[in-house]
Amino acid sequence: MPAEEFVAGWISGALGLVLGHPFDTVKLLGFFKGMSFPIVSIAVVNSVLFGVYSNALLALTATSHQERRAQPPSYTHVFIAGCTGGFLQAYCLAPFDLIKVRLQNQTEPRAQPGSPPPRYRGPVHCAASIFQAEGPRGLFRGAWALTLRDTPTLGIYFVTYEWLCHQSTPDGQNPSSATVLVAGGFAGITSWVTATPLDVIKSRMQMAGLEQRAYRGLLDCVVSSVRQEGLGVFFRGLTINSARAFPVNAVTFLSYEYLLHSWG
Ligand SMILES: CN(C)C(=N)NCCC[C@H](N)C(=O)O
Repeated sequence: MPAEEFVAGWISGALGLVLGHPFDTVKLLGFFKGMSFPIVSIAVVNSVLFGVYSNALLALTATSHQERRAQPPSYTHVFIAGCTGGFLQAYCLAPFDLIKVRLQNQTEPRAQPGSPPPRYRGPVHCAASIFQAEGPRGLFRGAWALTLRDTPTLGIYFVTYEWLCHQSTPDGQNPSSATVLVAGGFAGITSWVTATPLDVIKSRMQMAGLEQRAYRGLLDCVVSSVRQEGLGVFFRGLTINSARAFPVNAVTFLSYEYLLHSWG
């Protein structure tokens, strides 16, 4: 199994998250301000996504990353490989994402004197507390919603990227850096626009353990959210998700392509 795609995915994920971090902290005002936790989590998850995607395409089309410009895979193969990467990354992401959502949703204690101390002191304390209170399965709360969110949307992500590169690149040539930036940025936006409804549901399910609010499952969460707040609930965070997605994914794809090209 070629490993360079995993390494390139790790580095490009780390670069993307540096750009995305200010958006992440604004998105849910709160406690989650450091960089070390996202570096180990998002970058590792991006490594799984790009590594699995590229190796799934290799299995489906028998072409390596370098051969794919001359022999482009079909969009069906790109979609299947993207969904495979999305499915596996969702499972790796689940505990990290849960910790992130829990930390981000804590009210800022230092802002209001006299208010109670935060429930979680940081990522490790948060993981240990969830483990103690809810058991190992507690760390995978919302994993189903995450899998449903990421499997099709990462298929869409890679299809959008490949399609946009193909539209503006002569056959057999590598896309220019400008094309990669624009295609990567729009791939990010398309994937987040389609992912936002399930992103909302996933975050609610992840918070349920903390807020003592019980959902009987994903469908129950969807139905009770719509009943209480209307259909608009599915579009919460759409603007910030999209604004974040363009620069993050433009840089992620540019650095990924650049690294694989230079390792050649
Ligand atoms: C759930 N969705 C839509 C995605 N994971 N899309 C791929 C983008 C990955 C990138 N690290 C980012 O955070 O934008």
